[in-house]
Amino acid sequence: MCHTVAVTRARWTTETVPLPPHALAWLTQRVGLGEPFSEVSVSAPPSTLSADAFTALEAVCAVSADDEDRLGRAGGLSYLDLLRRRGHGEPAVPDAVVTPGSPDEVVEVLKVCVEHDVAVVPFGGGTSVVGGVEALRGSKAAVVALDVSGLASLVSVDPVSRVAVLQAGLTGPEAEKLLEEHGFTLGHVPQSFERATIGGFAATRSAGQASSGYGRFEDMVESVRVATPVGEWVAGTAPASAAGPDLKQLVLGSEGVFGVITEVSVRVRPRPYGPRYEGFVVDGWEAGVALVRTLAQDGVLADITRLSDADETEVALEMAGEKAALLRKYLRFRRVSQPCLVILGWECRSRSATMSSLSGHKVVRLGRSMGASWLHGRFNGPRQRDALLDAGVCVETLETAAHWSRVSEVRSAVRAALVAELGNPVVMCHVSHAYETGASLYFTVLVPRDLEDPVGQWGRAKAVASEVVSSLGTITHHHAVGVDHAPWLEREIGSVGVSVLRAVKQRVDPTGILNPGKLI
Ligand SMILES: Cc1cc2nc3c(=O)[nH]c(=O)nc-3n(C[C@H](O)[C@H](O)[C@H](O)COP(=O)(O)OP(=O)(O)OC[C@H]3O[C@@H](n4cnc5c(N)ncnc54)[C@H](O)[C@@H]3O)c2cc1C
Repeated sequence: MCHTVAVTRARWTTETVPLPPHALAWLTQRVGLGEPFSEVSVSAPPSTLSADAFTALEAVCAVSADDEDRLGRAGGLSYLDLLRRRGHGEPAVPDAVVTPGSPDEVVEVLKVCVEHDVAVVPFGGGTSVVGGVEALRGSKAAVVALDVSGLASLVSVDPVSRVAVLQAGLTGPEAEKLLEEHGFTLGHVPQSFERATIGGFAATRSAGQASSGYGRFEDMVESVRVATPVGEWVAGTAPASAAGPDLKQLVLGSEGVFGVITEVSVRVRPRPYGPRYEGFVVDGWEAGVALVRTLAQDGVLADITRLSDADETEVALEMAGEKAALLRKYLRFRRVSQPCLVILGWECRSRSATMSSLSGHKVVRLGRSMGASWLHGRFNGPRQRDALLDAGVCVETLETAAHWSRVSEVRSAVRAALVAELGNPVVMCHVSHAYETGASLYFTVLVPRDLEDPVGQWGRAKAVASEVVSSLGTITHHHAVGVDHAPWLEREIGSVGVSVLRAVKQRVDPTGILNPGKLI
């Protein structure tokens, strides 16, 4: 049977983790608090799935039209999703939840859905922050969420080639636990690791925190097995190939509009022996960008390479409480006027190579305790988001990537657009992933929630920021397109690009049942 993802999915965890008093005091003074949400109960509209379709699906696998199961798959985890679950805006609720238990059952479910003209939303961990799992029905009378949690096995491991085949519904921790038994790791740890799935990583071209060492998720994929309405499709056979364009890259990032990924064959690596994480401080954003660029262009990035701007560093220090006072004093003594925190972590790459390249830059070493503290809190963001929402704060993130020559321009332009739209928000930024030619920028925004129109408040802010990033960089470095970035896709890939994607969709999903309203 279906298992519910969480009772309402309005929170990341059911345990309330309140903000410490010093953090709350800082927040009140700098951001201002809004009003906590009043308790609302969100209900599911009646299911419109026909009895015939339900019976046909039931003949294939577990299917549920229970309200709780349906509400559990009504959207992802963007700020707007969370607002909907707190009574602001209408959540799109699927008419049923199907949970196939094998790749063959997924193929059968799609056949039934074609026959009964029912829309299908592939649902992994439901951590999309761009509307990717909104249960939109398009022109169809009914929509089902296809929950892949029943596909949760390690299919095979080839220790000689270091290749493992993982089913799509495995969450990050589940996949790592299974691989650990064979001495391997995938090394893919995004901040949503605890809930997101292998299929979701592939469908969104996810990037983990250690992407500089292990690569982005698409770099790890050897092949994908996909169920489409016209049959099964396996793309990718060898470590490298010149057999025409790489079709697996069409599936990676396809966000469930071409098919349901059921299995992913991935490159794995031996588990790291003695990983090491350290903190550093540089004086000012530009110095930090120059440092990370040097590491990237010298080919000596640490596996985890992360540079916070002065605002993000300031907030991190405020959140650290009393310990921060000592650190500030030390940094003043070292004549650092605009501290920007750098976290470097080595799991599979050489530390000495990074360190020798660092020697040409002015950096203050904070040592392993700062690295340990980052490691300890690496998944805290979503929990703190619960606490911030409870305090009446609008908190959301956005991300992009740009060439090195434009990285600082993008940061300034996004900040300016958000400040112009939101008044006096806190806008924090960090480089989260670095490449030879450029880097990604990840922004976190805090502002008191507009009590009258919280949906419009963030909708407008997101639109102005998207205008900026679409003119200077990519509309998304790793969050994917979903519903939220779709209006800007053509600007990025051009009308020919959009028509190529539409043509592929027409070929593999001729009646358009798969994930309506997403990507294209
Ligand atoms: C707190 C938080 C932190 C995050 N941090 C990161 C981060 O560090 N790096 C990062 O890359 N992303 C991050 N994300 C975004 C999100 O976690 C990723 O997009 C993730 O890859 C989605 O995986 P999922 O299993 O939750 O997919 P879902 O949210 O369930 O689905 C995402 C999209 O993929 C489709 N899909 C899902 N499974 C399949 C399948 N088997 N076959 C076909 N299509 C499918 C869905 O229809 C949807 O369009 C974060 C999100 C949150 C909420």
